[in-house]
Amino acid sequence: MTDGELTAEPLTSEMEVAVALARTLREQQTLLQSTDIGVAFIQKRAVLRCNDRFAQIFGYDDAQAIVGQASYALHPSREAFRALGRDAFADLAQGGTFRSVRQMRKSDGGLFWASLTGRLINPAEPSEGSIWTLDDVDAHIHMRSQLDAIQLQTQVLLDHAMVGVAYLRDHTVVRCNRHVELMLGYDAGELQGRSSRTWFADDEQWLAQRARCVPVLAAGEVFAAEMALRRKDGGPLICEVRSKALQDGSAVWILMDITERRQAQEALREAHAELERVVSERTHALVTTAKDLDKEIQERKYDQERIYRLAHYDVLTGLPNRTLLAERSQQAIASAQMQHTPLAVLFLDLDHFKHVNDSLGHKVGDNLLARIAQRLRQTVREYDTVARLGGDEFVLLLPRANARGAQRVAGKVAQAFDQPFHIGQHELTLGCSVGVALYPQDGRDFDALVQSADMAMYGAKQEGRNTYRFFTSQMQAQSMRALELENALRRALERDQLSLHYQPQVDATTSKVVGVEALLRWQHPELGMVSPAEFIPVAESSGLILPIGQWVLETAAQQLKVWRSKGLLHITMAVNLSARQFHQPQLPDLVRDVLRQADLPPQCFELELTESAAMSDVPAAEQTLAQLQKLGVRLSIDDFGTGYASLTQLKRLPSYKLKIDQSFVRDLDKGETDKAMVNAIVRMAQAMGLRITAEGVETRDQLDFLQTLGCDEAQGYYFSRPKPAAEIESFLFQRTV
Ligand SMILES: Nc1nc2c(ncn2[C@@H]2O[C@@H]3COP(=O)(O)O[C@H]4[C@@H](O)[C@H](n5cnc6c(=O)[nH]c(N)nc65)O[C@@H]4COP(=O)(O)O[C@H]3[C@H]2O)c(=O)[nH]1
Repeated sequence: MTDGELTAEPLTSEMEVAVALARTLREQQTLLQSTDIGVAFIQKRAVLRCNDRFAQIFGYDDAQAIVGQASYALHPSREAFRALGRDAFADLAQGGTFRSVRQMRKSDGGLFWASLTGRLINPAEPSEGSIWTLDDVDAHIHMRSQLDAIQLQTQVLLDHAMVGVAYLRDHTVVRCNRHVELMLGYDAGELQGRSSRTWFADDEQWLAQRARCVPVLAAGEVFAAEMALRRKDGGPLICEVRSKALQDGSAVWILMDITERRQAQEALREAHAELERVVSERTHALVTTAKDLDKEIQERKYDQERIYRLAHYDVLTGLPNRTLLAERSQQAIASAQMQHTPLAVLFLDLDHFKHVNDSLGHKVGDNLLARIAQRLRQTVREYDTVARLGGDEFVLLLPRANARGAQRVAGKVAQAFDQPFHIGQHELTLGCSVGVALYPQDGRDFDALVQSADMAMYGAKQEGRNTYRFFTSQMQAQSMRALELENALRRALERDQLSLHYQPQVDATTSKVVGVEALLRWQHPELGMVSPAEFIPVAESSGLILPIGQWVLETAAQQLKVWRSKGLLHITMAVNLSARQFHQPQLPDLVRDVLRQADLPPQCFELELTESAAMSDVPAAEQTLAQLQKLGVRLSIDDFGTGYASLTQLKRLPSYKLKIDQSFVRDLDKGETDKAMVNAIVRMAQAMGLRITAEGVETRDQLDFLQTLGCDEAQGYYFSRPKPAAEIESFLFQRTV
């Protein structure tokens, strides 16, 4: 502003100049006071003039209180003041406006965030001073940093969310969380850049889903559907899917695996809605006013609570899940340690729960789990935790409980299962096996305690179920031994430590050899000869049974080929199948290939499956056995009498032979009960048109009795122990028809 602009006419006298000056100052003062932001004239590093607002921002009553103050006093430090000068110099010297947000100091010494704008009055003459406008943006900045922190927390929660979140552009995955990869069976980062086509079984399904969702997304709406997808390994996956187009042209997809939890759809749908909102909110433009920020913060806090619930509680039962259990256990352990109080962990597994699911369906199974959760909760005290680990496994965390307390709770749990559960029209009675571990002797941290309680539960199962067991060092030793065996077994195949022995199976009347059973042997350099009864369960639980089982099939088939080439054309080869092998969808293909490679007629090959493996999932067993039967391979049910096969179930399985378990044969001499049992099994098999073999025949008397019953075949030490191929060969040649 220049003097010429202040008055319309030139000033002629000193008086007139003074009047004009006073008027200009008044106008200027009015202007300054009428604005809501702070304005100050700074000259020679001191406040020359300012409005009241400027003074109030710094905590003074009015402008008079601050005029004359050195301007560095308004800054947090002299260094901060010098830094501002350095930063502003370039802009100001060129006649420009300098803008910045930085901290300033109030009269009481407190710091606050201010938005500053500065300009020189005369860039050619900096000594004439500068004008600064200033606004207090402290609340705004704090809310913004709060929002940033919450967004960061939301990101972390999202990464650990129990739903899959993926961003797609042009049907290609741009980004996704780990959950999506785990759900679809991919390694970390493997999905990035892949087309969504890979999630579907074929082009047709993919194109059909695209045709459904593209118009919805194009209209800016949320697309929600249930989709049948395909995992990388080809397995089916049913997902609840929600998607929404984003402003940048991509679309966010939220996927939740509902394959197993279809019945909990209501709760899951709610969860989708919450998470979808959280995700879409991440893409919103940042709201800029303090009021909106405040609202946004409240909403995010609410979302966080919902996500927290999802991440820490089991949807089906409402009980804490493993994550929350781990957190509570850590707290309980810390307080037990500090206060020298005891602590007990009970691991609970339902007995034969699978039967409920298999026979009555998942809906009944899930209702039952929810009811069991309720009863367990009523069994314990307020500050105890009842958590569901998944499946039919529950954990009870009992702070301050010693062995007596744990025993009492285990008793109460057993009582809780005494009464039947009424689900719809079904009345269900089932038991549970409980393992107890105590802090600190059985484990000093959460994982160790749960592991010990789990081992103890396993002990309870082995001792006939529906009971409880305390963890013992012997269990620890057993599990160490299992671990040792598993490690050694991993290398057994490649180090040629496995071999097959063969035991003859003879016609019970003529004692002629009709077949052999292949029995696996493991000779380890340090562990010595390990019994299959010990290492087969380890191979089962570790999955090693699959390559080992394949090796057994191939080796036995090749051996039979050799014997056939030497003239032993009428013997069959029986091979044991473990439950895990049997539930492999590829089993029929594998058997077909093995037969083809050894050039064997299928009817000379017999697969033995234990009764319990066959009965563990009858509908699946029915299918696999039907496929194997179609190949022409014979199937026998091994260890018959030890499982729980019902006649109806047995009738459904296309088997050829039953093998009476050796425990019945062993006790034949001892009493009438086992004789009656064997008699009943033989009659039943005859009525069903099945052949029958008695295992474990060791004496002439046993054989005589079996002959009188009309048993078809026998096997046991009475005829021969299992021996290597070279040693058994002469026996086979002597005794074959
Ligand atoms: N006391 C007595 N025992 C007799 C007599 N005759 C045979 N045995 C033993 O009884 C077991 C019969 O096999 P299994 O019931 O299929 O029971 C087998 C089978 O379930 C499993 N197994 C063995 N080889 C394999 C295999 O290649 N694959 C799978 N999945 N399991 C196998 O290990 C179990 C134990 O095998 P082994 O120790 O070889 O024990 C064999 C055999 O040596 C007898 O007269 N008296």
